[in-house]
Amino acid sequence: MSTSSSKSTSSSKSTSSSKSTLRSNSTSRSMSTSSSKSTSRSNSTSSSNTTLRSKLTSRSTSTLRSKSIIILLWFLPILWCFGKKCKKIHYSNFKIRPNLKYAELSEYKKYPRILQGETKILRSKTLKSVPERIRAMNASVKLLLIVREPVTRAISDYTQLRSHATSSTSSSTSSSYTSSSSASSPSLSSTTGGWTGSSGAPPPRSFEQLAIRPDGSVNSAYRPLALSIYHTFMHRWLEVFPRQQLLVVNGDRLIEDPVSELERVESFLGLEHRIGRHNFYFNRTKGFYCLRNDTQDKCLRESKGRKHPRVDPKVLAKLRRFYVEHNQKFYELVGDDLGWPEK
Ligand SMILES: Nc1ncnc2c1ncn2[C@@H]1O[C@H](COP(=O)(O)OS(=O)(=O)O)[C@@H](OP(=O)(O)O)[C@H]1O
Repeated sequence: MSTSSSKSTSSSKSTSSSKSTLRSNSTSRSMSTSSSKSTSRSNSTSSSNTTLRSKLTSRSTSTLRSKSIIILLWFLPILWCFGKKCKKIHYSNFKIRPNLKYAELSEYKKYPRILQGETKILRSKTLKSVPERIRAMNASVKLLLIVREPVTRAISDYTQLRSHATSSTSSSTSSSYTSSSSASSPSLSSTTGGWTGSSGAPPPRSFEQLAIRPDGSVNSAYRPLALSIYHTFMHRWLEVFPRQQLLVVNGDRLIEDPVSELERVESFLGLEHRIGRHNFYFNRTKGFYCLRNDTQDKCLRESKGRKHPRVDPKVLAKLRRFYVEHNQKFYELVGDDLGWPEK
């Protein structure tokens, strides 16, 4: 969950010199993308959903975390602030990033005040009562919820957990960007599709083993699966904030067509439409869109867009059936049918 309080004053202050970036308020325009994209990225999902990628996680029933907020955290501020004196305070992961005016936060109670006319983008980690705290800070705050097809989110979560468990590589943590030429997946063996854990360690359990119990039932207690039951978290936010203060960002479309989703975000935040297709190019090596400006190209770092393990199609189908009812509840809560697959 990302929060932002924005007023048109903030956008008018930073008017883009390029009028060509101004866009209509398209909400779901689809941009044709290279067919090589899905094949180069993931083989874990059905062909129609190979790029469903947004995650939404939580560490307690009262909190909610959007795993893909990093995309907005990076794309939006960077595109908005390229070469400009853009007032931007960027909070993420409790780390100090002086070059981007990050601030260190030890607790969410230290969330900065968001004043009228200011735009700040916050990354919501998971602590209790986050919705209430944010409301206490600023009741008119605007919220961005980035969601992804739940099964793919769970596989992504699994992939990340495995990667953390098996990889001792820390180089990617030093920078949130990687050069577009070094976009590889360090966590999976390209030949076997299996994990390359530390030597001597037992092979980690597969997603299938963790997701499905020996009796064949879905292990809904498995955390990556539990965290994909979005309605259980969503209702907490909607008890605290009116629906119109929340934008559901389609994380799948954010991958396929970042510009259209970012345009929606700009509209929702009351920002002038400044982000355009010229800001992006499709990087075939990485299998994702990357940023482009006059002087350089930037992809998100290696840990963003990892190759997912192959998952048994029967397990995928079983999980998708499991989420049908939960997805329906989520659609009803947010008043939007995201059309996630049912098998
Ligand atoms: N342009 C672009 N480049 C790379 N990655 C992209 C992009 N757009 C969206 N994504 C998806 O973002 C997912 C990783 O972001 P997360 O928020 O899950 O990362 S994290 O929670 O901070 O670790 C990541 O999930 P995985 O594919 O499972 O790695 C990506 O699918």
